Amino acid sequence: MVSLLPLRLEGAALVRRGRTLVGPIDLDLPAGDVTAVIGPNGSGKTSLLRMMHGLQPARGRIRWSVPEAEARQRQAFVFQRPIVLRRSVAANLAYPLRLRGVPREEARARADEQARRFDLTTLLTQPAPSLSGGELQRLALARALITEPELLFADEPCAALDGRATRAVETHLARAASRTTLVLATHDMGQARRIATRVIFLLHGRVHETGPADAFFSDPQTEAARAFLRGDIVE
Ligand SMILES: Nc1ncnc2c1ncn2[C@@H]1O[C@H](COP(=O)(O)OP(=O)(O)OP(=O)(O)O)[C@@H](O)[C@H]1O
Repeated sequence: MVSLLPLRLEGAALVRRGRTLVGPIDLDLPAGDVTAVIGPNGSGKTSLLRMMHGLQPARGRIRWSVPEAEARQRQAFVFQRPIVLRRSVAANLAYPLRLRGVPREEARARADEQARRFDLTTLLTQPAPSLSGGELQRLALARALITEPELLFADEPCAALDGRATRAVETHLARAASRTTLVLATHDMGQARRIATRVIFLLHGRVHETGPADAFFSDPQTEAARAFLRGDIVE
């Protein structure tokens, strides 16, 4: 099967009423990385992820290595606030498989297996809306990964979680990264340092600096990146 990646953005931009809010952005996203998209509030992290995933119409070009409709089927998105069906955890896990025509029994068996991987087994029969924030995000991640997407976008998946729940989600993200290219928007620099292999630093809707995570964190090349990592306000 031809890989979905690299994804290529050429002049991708979010424009509203004649104003460019984000972009233009040119970048290549190769397979295999955990890319942390970082930057101050309003710098365009969420918009960039949404443009890449096709949730946000964009100017410019967003090119996949396979036809766009196929590309959509082979990627997934996890939101800061998980959106779940008002049904059981098991039904939520099985849902993406059922949508793809997987027979009920097989979908149920795969949902059970995925629940084991994500420590959700004891919750399988519970209504998903009754879960805690950390459990919900684990469910959202498990559901997003059950179709084995080649690319996963995660937009601030731990922003509303405490330290313990954050670490649990991070562990699952890091595990998933061995099979799935990951693009993670985060304001948590500890998290970016722990799991990213590559960084995209956004400022005012543009890519200000990008490169391997080790190099970025140990020796950022721009004054704005240095200030941002110090925790200073970057304008
Ligand atoms: N659909 C939209 N309509 C109008 N403005 C928008 C829209 N989406 C994003 N913006 C604007 O684009 C800019 C980038 O927003 P975005 O949410 O992508 O930034 P962010 O880096 O994710 O911010 P935060 O860290 O606060 O979540 C902001 O100025 C925001 O107000």
